[in-house]
Amino acid sequence: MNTHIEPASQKLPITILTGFLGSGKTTLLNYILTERHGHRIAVIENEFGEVDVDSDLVLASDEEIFQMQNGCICCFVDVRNDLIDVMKKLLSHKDKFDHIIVETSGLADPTPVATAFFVDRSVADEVELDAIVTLVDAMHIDQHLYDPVLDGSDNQAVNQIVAADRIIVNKIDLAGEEALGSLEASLRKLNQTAPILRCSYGVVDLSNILGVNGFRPSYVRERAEILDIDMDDDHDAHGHDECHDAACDHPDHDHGHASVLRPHSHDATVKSHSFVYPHSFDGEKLATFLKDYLGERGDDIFRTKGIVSVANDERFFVLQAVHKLVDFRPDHSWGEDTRKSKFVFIGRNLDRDGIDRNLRACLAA
Ligand SMILES: Nc1nc2c(ncn2[C@@H]2O[C@H](COP(=O)(O)OP(=O)(O)OP(=O)(O)O)[C@@H](O)[C@H]2O)c(=O)[nH]1
Repeated sequence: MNTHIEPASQKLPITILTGFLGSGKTTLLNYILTERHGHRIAVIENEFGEVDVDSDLVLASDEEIFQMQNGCICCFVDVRNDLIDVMKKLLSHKDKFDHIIVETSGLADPTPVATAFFVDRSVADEVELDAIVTLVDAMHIDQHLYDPVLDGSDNQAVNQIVAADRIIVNKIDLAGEEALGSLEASLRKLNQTAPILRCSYGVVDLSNILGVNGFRPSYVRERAEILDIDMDDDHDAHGHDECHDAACDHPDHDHGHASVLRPHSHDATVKSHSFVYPHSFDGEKLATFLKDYLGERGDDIFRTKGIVSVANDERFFVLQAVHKLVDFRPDHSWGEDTRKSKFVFIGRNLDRDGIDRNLRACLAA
C-alpha cells in the first residue's frame, strides 16, 4: 500500500484565548504555563483598563510574556498593528518557543484579532491559527448573553462563543448539573460545531485545546467581510508602498496591513476606572468595603481587580472580584518591590469619585 504522509506544518501555531471579563482566562493561562505539556509557549496579553494588574497575576515562568496595554486589541487598528509588531519580534527568535497564546481582553471580539494574522503577509507566512478557545463563566454568563442593555446589538459575550473552536465551561464548581445542562444547550444554539468542555479553575486536558488544529478560517473570513477587513492575500505582491496610516487614501498605497475597520466598538456603557495609591490600606476595612459595595452594585460592576499593600503585612494582597463574588487574600512577599496599591473597576454606571472616596477611607491611619 502506498501511504502518503503529509509533512507536519512548519508554521507556528497560535491559540487565541478569549472569554468574557472574569471567566478564567488568566487562571487557565497560569495552569497552562505551569503544566508539563511539552510545548514551549510565548504569551501576548491584552488587558482592558489603563492600569495593568494582570501581569502581576500571571505566574513567573521562563516563557516570554508581552503585555499590550494601549487599548483593546479588537477595536483599534494601532493595537492590532502593535500585535503584528510583537509577532514579528517573537518570530525573530522563534527557536525559543513552539506555540503562541494570545489572551484577549474580556470585552474583545476575537474575530478581528484572528484576522490580524492574515492581513500581514510576512506574519501570515509563518504562523497559523490553531484554535480560538473561549472560556465561559458557568455562574455569570447568562446575564451577559441575555444582557437587556445591549438588546441584541453587538454583544461580545455572544461573539466570543460564536467564534470559538473550543468552548470551555469554567467554574462548574459554582453551578448545578441542571444549570450546566441548560447552559450547554444555549451555547450549542450559538455554536453548532465547537466541542464543549467543562472544568474548574481552568483544569482541562490540554491536549484538547493546544495543538488541535481546530481553527475554522471560513468563519473568520465571513466575519472579516462584515467588519470590512481586507484579507486579500495578494496585497504585498503588487509592490506598492506599505502604508500604516489608516487615514491615508492614496490609491497606490497598500493598506492591507493597516486595514481600515468600519467603526467597531464595545458596549459604550461599559467603562473601566483605575486607581493607584502609594499608601497601605487597612486590610479589614477594605475587605468590608469591597464586600458591601460589590454586594450592592455587583450587577453593574462586572469585574474588579487589584494588587494591594496592607499595613503591617509583608505580603501583597490580591483582589479578584467577578460581580458580587469577592476574593481578597494575601499572596507572596513584596520583597524589594516598591509597595503600592492599584485597583481596576470595570462595569456600568461607575461612580469614579465615590469609589475613590470610599477607597481612601480604607487607607491605614
Ligand atoms: N470558583 C471558581 N473561581 C474561579 C474559577 N476559575 C477562575 N476563578 C476565579 O475567577 C476570578 C477571575 O479569574 P481570571 O482568571 O482572572 O479571569 P480572566 O478571564 O482572566 O479575567 P479578565 O482578564 O479580567 O477578563 C479569579 O478570582 C479566579 O480565581 C473556577 O473554576 N471556580
